[in-house]
Amino acid sequence: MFDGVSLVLGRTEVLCEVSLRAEPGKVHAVVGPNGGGKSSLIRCLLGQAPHAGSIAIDWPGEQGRIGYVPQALEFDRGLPMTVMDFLAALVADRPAFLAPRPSVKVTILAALAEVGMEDKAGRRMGALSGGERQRVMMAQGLMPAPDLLVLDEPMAALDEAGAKIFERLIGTLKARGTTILWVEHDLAVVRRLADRVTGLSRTLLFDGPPEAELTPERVLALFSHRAGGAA
Ligand SMILES: Nc1ncnc2c1ncn2[C@@H]1O[C@H](COP(=O)(O)OP(=O)(O)OP(=O)(O)O)[C@@H](O)[C@H]1O
Repeated sequence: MFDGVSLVLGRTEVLCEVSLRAEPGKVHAVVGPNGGGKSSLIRCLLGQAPHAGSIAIDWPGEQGRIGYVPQALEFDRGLPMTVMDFLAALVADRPAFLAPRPSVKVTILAALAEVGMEDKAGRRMGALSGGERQRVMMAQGLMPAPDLLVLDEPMAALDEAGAKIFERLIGTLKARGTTILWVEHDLAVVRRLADRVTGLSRTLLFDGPPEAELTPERVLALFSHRAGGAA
């Protein structure tokens, strides 16, 4: 998927010749120190960064759908928009001042149910906790059902219940054949859920099955790297 991808922003070489392949239907985690270029790699995939090298997606049939869940999003606490309004604005095919079609509402409620938020559809976005907001962002990534789901630290603000829901959701999506590219800091969760893991710190550090790649020495190196600051 990524072949020799490099990215320079200002004077910083953020990515240098990064190549990796996310296999269809698998969970592929990307780990590494803060500032290692994980989010930047995703921005390249989404066409939001001026990278060199190539990024290609081989869809098995017609072009598939990409879902994207960004790193925690900040909101104006006074935003007079409910969770339903917010999600409807993202998926609706008519102006926001009209109420969402019943079918759109059903889709939104189903996505909210997948993240354990079905009872919060009428809550104002500004009144949600950080973890609840994160769950709403996860729900938007599921609408419409994605073939490739790109997750940028989706668990950062989640409590234990939220983390359990997330883990279950990953299992459900995998069973549906969704390919998942997932930036994550929690290596224990990566070990549990990922089929493959790539270590990234400007360049590729390692790439393979978590049980083989996330050795105690590697984990220690990753953490001390992080403690030492950006790559
Ligand atoms: N617009 C920009 N201009 C210059 N440098 C940038 C820009 N955006 C990001 N960077 C730099 O690129 C590097 C990689 O950032 P990126 O956000 O991709 O890292 P990350 O691995 O996702 O980090 P984290 O784990 O902290 O989320 C950092 O050193 C950052 O300062």
